[in-house]
Amino acid sequence: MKEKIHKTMRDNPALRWGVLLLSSLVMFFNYYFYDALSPLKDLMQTNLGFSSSDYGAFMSAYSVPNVFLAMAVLGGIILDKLGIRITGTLFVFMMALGGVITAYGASDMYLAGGPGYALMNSFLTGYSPSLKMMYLGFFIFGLGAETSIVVLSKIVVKWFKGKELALALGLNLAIGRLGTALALFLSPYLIHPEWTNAIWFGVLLLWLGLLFYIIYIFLDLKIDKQVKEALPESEEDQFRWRDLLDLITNRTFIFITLLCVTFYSAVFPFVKYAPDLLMNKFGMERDIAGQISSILMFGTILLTPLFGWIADNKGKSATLMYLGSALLIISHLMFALTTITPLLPIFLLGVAFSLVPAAMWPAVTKIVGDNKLGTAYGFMFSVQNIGLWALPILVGVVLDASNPEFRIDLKDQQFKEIQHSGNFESTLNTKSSTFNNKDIKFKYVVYKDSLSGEIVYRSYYETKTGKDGNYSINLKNNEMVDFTNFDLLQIPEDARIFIDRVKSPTFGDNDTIRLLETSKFRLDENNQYIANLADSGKKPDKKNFDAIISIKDAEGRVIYSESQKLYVDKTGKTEIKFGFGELRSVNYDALNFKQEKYVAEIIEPLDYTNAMLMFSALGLLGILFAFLLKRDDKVSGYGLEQPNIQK
Ligand SMILES: C[C@H](NC(=O)[C@@H](N)CCCCN)C(=O)O
Repeated sequence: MKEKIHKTMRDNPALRWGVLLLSSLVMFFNYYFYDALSPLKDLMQTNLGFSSSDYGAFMSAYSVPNVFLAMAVLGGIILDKLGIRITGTLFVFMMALGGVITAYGASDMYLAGGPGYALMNSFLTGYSPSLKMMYLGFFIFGLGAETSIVVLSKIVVKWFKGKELALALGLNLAIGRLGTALALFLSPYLIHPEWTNAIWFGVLLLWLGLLFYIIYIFLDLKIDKQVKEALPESEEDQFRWRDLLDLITNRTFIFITLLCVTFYSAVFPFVKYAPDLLMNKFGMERDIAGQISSILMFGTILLTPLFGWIADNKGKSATLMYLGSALLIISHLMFALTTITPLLPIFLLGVAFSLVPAAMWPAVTKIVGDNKLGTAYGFMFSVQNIGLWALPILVGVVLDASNPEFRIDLKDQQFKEIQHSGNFESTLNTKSSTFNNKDIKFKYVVYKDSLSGEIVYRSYYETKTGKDGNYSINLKNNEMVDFTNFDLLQIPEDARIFIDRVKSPTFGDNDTIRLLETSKFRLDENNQYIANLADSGKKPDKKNFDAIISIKDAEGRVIYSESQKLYVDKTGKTEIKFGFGELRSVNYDALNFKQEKYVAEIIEPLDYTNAMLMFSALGLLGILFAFLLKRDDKVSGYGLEQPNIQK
């Protein structure tokens, strides 16, 4: 008898790939927010008073629900009971809510005593209210995020089973990884004018993710109706406790799970510290450090499918995992013990981070079979989260222990003296010789007072250290100032304002067109000034334009300069609000620290040697488990060295 063929929405390629796009974008936003804060570690240290241990604890909050509530397993069970629509909405909403709470914990409104501040200030007083609020936020984000990955994968399986499933799952993960890459790349550019904008941008993406998920629900409702008519409900993917018992008594599965936890713990937590490591060890600017860190993720997007193809067609999965673990150690040791260009270890890490996942996740199907796959992945995610929870904390603690005095407090008389002379001399805090006889970057941060932690001025210096780590800084010769309170400036009566139109993002002098030069300007109480560009006879051709605004003294010396987007109205008027653009330069001599309560810090670079040695040790454990897995495969006969695709 000929079977009746039921066509469903799954058979429509446009709809199927459209669903993949929706679910992958939610995955992308999830991965984006997970790493959006990684390039901002030092800003959390100076703006919120975080230590490295605080930062590590905050980052590990993501994994707390997944370790202690086993959310990846529990989420799978909830998913089986409540279905994709309710579970997905609930957990994607948690991600978005967690994002808001995290960003709120760093906001000025919260720091000024906004809702929840008093409560967070009333317990565990050794930790700052910001840390506690942000911890709560990242905890709720993590609660939603890991289960969302399970739900999103289930959606892909639902629409692609029997079709292009492996490709779809691979693309889903690749787009997720693109989220991490873009977060590392973009966050450094989003810190102007307010550094927390970089966090709020991630929050915006999470809410967009919720919107996309809600759009998907309509498609899910429709497909469920069609599939119910076409096929009886399948029980095979459901969670069963018996399966879990089978898994944890399977030696090969235990080895692959241990490899998963050690390997991923040496990668994801490393990414959380990578931009900060590059800024400290190699003196890179934040944007370059973000770009180099992102190469790791961009690389995996290209290489994972390649290694996946090798595992599928040529086999050798166990060997690939072994090789990946070896590369991981080499890369981390390079970071720990050499000053070789970071591009090389980052590249090697990218290869390692492509080799192991490409070989590992498909290998699990051989060990546990298709019907236990959901439970197996859920279990592995939960165990993996133990590492993602512990490592950021451990690295933070090791960093603090290896850099006890890297922030040098300057108070009262000492601040006044240094402010007056402009000179600071000291010897590096670190006992290792990593930074001796090298060009090193330092930060100088002035706070309004010792209590509020409000920054009024921050500048960066590069200077050569001596053979014993001694150094001297001339505060007037800064490399860059990235923050100043505009009110600190003493602007002479005869100062003039200049507006130059910027054509090139590199701000080259030759690329600017002078638009306005006036000595008759008066700032209102909000540092706002209205210029009439039409008067100059050089009205810009566009309404919105990038400009450099400078204030110069009568001799033409720049007192203050920033770049910002200006808008010119029909009559040629433009409003300039100082202090809201990207700071370009501030003349040190024009600074006037009027009140008495200022405190300042000279911040030395952090020595990452011990932290990186710890990551290398983890890699060593990884290689041990990869070896045991490879050896065990010969006995258990799962065929991990055989091609995944049987010809
Ligand atoms: C597939 C794997 N993802 C995971 O292991 C997740 N449990 C952790 C994701 C953390 C970022 N949201 C991977 O990305 O290789």
